[in-house]
Amino acid sequence: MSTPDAVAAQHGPGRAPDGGLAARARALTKAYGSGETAVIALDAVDVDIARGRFTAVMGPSGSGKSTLMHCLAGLDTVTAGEVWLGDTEITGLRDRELTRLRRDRIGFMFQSFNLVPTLTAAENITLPMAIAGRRPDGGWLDQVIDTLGLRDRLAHRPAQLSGGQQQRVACARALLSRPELVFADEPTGNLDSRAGLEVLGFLRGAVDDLGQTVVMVTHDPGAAARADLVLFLADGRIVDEMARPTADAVLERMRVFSGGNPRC
Ligand SMILES: Nc1ncnc2c1ncn2[C@@H]1O[C@H](COP(=O)(O)OP(=O)(O)OP(=O)(O)O)[C@@H](O)[C@H]1O
Repeated sequence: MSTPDAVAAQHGPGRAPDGGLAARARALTKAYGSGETAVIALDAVDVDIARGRFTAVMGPSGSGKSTLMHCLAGLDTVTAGEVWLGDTEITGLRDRELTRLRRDRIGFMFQSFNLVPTLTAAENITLPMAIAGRRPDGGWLDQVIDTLGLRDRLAHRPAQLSGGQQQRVACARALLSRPELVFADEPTGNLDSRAGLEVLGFLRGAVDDLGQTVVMVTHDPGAAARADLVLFLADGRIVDEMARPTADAVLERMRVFSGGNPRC
């Protein structure tokens, strides 16, 4: 029988053994600046994001996690290589096509929630679909709101909500259009541990119960341990992966890649 590590060894870190991919990148390279001052943030990265799975991306500060997420999500241009969302190659799409693709096919969660302060929770949740001119499925809207425990907070503005509640609103907003992929950049970074656990539980539930695909960038081994697979980045390359992670095992692996200090 093949262990997950043995499977990983066969296909290389970041590369899934079979199909069913929500996104993939090949030889993805991103350089900031040019000439002698150029910074290679991503160095010919190959990565597969399996559909219906929860993937965490970890790595020392400056290893390229956010750049990888931004390039996979079409938020940033690439210097070389290919990025695919499902069957669509997004590298080479024009700005307007990319904007539409992000709006229609991707959900986003950020560390700082990125809610519109003048809108209510309900309006924030439905805003992306309203901009897209699409009506949310009423039953689904209700299910998302109830699952995230937001029913009695819908008329509140962000400033009237706790951090955990604001992130739950952001999570509902990301899930409402049933996107092919949800990208979460440090979604628990601004939350206390209880609220963070709650948000991670909702993301986990979105994958297990709703078949959602989630990619999460995190510094927190405990958060990464809720994922199905952890990808480890160092110096702009995927250097390892871990299936069925535990917080201790992730922390230990991070120590190896961070010269003893997993936070930096
Ligand atoms: N706009 C930019 N201009 C120049 N260099 C950049 C820019 N954005 C990122 N970089 C550089 O690219 C590299 C990767 O940055 P990135 O933000 O992806 O790392 P990260 O792993 O997400 O870091 P952190 O954990 O600190 O958020 C770093 O060396 C960073 O300084």
